[in-house]
Amino acid sequence: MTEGLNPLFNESGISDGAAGASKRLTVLSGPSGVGKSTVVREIRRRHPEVWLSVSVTTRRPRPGETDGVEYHFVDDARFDRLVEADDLLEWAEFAGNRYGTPRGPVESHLRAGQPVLLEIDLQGARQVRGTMPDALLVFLAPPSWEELVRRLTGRGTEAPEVVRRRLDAARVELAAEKEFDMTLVNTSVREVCDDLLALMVAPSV
Ligand SMILES: Nc1ncnc2c1ncn2[C@@H]1O[C@H](COP(=O)(O)OP(=O)(O)OP(=O)(O)O)[C@@H](O)[C@H]1O
Ligand SMILES: Nc1nc2c(ncn2[C@@H]2O[C@H](COP(=O)(O)O)[C@@H](O)[C@H]2O)c(=O)[nH]1
Repeated sequence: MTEGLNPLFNESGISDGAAGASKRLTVLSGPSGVGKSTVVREIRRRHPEVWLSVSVTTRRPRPGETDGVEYHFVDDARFDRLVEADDLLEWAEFAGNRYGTPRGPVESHLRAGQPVLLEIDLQGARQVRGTMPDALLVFLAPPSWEELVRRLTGRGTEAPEVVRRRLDAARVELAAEKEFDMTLVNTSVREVCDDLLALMVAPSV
């Protein structure tokens, strides 16, 4: 839980008072398996007006993932072209695959005044901090290291070697928590969503 939140929205969604502040760009980062996608899914279910960027990745789709929904799945050559054309707001290599945020859609949704959410890794969050200093950077932390391992292995989507790489990256990410504007501990998805929505529409943190 986070202290000092300023919940500005009512039961129907983001409130009148949030109109200006909702133009904010929010970045959600945290170690693999902490629950970022779960939280983002719940945010979108409760507040469809929050626009979630769909990243490009060179990772293979997991069973159940659809091109254009969870990610735009691309090959290395296509990713290279996006980088060369400066079409990515940020990008990074994570556990053997590349991931990036298409620039155009983020900029147009921000211009349209919609709250914009990016779910990206630490390296990407650092790049956004550099290029868009007004963005709100939120770190999602696990209740404990043991629970993080349980969630990542329990998800059952990665081979043991990939889990090991992701846990190596998790150690680095957890050590960088202080670089973020705010930490939310993902004990309860509902409570994290309440807090994150409040942060996304608060005039300042
Ligand atoms: N608060 C929670 N309590 C218990 N389990 C949770 C909680 N939040 C998420 N989980 C579970 O943890 C697992 C990992 O969640 P999720 O896939 O959302 O993580 P992630 O941070 O998006 O991971 P990655 O960065 O690898 O994509 C899932 O099985 C999910 O159901
Ligand atoms: N820097 C970026 N990181 C991203 C982006 N999209 C997702 N991610 C992060 O990658 C890891 C692994 O994701 P997974 O779907 O393979 O489990 C995770 O931390 C994501 O948040 C992006 O566009 N840029």
